[in-house]
Amino acid sequence: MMAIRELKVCLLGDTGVGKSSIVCRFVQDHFDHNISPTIGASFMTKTVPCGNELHKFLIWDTAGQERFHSLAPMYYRGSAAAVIVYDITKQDSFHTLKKWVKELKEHGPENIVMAIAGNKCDLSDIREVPLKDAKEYAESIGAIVVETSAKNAINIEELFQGITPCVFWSSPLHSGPQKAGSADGSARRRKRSTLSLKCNLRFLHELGDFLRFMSPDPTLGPPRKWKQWSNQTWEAKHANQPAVLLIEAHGPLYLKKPEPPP
Ligand SMILES: Nc1nc2c(ncn2[C@@H]2O[C@H](COP(=O)(O)OP(=O)(O)OP(=O)(O)O)[C@@H](O)[C@H]2O)c(=O)[nH]1
Repeated sequence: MMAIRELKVCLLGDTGVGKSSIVCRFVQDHFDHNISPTIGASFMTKTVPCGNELHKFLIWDTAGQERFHSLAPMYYRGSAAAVIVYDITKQDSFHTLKKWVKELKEHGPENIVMAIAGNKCDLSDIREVPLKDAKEYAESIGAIVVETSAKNAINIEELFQGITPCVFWSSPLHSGPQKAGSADGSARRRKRSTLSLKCNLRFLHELGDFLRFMSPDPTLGPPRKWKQWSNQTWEAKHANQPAVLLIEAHGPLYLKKPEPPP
């Protein structure tokens, strides 16, 4: 039986930017031109195989209309990741996105992972937001950014896959050699549940930035050196810390927490 990990993610953004359409494309591979505005919020799940595990996304799609704004904290508070969406053809929606980022930073979970989606990239001939602006902004807040089209199914899978390397999974993987009840096993299991991450090779180059989120020590910067051990395994060492990352393609990624000073 494959082990399942769960990830709670919420979608935020102005009304009409395409949040529900993105979720609908991801979960049902469907696009509806006449989709209705969300009332309150809606919930969907999708489970995707990844290596020898299953990743279950628990997705809260919030309503973008101003009258529902006060409900949003109920959804982002329990989330490990937030996908904040703007419409590349509407500059206003990019301003709204920045307000969401500010709100998340002030009131959201401390380590929430943020991903920015510039939706409706099928309409790039009438774009108002240059990709460069979005990239610069994303970099300034340490978020992933990708342009998507729910309509033409562009970068939707990639958007969700992009979140997974930098999230601490809310449900640890309970498989493998450790036996429940054994002192050694439970200690190791605890370690895994707080420190193990998934790695998707496509985003490997961005991992340096993600380390700032993941690291138990905020002074840790991106790793100084990457060393490739095999086609599938990399090691990253920090300049001044004993933190070591081991990354396996489509396999688990572990961040060894530096030992506390004696
Ligand atoms: N051209 C194009 N239209 C899209 C795309 N995604 C969504 N739309 C359209 O944009 C409109 C709004 O989409 P929704 O998914 O309801 O937007 P939303 O952000 O969930 O809106 P609220 O529920 O009010 O917050 C609909 O008419 C969609 O068909 C896209 O990628 N390309």
